[in-house]
Amino acid sequence: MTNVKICGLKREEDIIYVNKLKPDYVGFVFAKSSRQIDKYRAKKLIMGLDKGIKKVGVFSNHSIGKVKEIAEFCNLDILQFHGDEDPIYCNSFENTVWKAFRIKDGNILKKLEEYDVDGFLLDTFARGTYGGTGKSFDWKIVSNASENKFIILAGGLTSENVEDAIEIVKPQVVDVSSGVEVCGVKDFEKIKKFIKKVRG
Ligand SMILES: O=C(O)c1ccccc1N[C@@H]1O[C@H](COP(=O)(O)O)[C@@H](O)[C@H]1O
Repeated sequence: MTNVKICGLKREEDIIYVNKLKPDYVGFVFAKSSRQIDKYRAKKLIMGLDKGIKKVGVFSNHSIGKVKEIAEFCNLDILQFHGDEDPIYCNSFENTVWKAFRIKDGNILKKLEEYDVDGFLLDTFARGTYGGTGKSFDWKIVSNASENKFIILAGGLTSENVEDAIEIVKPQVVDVSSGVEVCGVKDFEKIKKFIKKVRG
């Protein structure tokens, strides 16, 4: 079964939505983004979150100390590194680590072999930004990746394309942010439809 992560929660309403719809993971963005929140806001939101939903912190080129401070303060389960973090950086934490790789072409697949992390998040390459672009990539490039790796597929997923994405990549997790928003905020019906398409 493919698990679901809903990323970029910012508002109290978002917590109400996910508590009702029960994705497997939710993400809080500490990276620079329109979805960025600080550790105080994240902790407040997390206090209202259903205990069965795992909390992912999204970081991008933060110092190791800053990540550890936020992870402990917010009691994060998983650290998602979306910047240029190297293998040594990624192995500096006790938490589960997902490293994001931004796919432009097949060359990036060699890079995955340099990392010993719990999850490999495959997202779309877009110049000048680290993530949350709402753009998808050619999934065929990574169609074999989940044979020997825990794959989180991201980048432009929607309720319209997620079934095709799952069929081609067979990821362990699908991760969505832009595709379940209307006018920049999370939308209950879009999240519901997305989860329904993934879980059947
Ligand atoms: O969501 C963001 O704003 C963000 C900013 C910086 C780094 C990562 C970010 N989110 C991650 O981006 C991907 C793809 O999101 P989308 O569905 O294409 O909008 C996903 O892994 C988010 O966790």
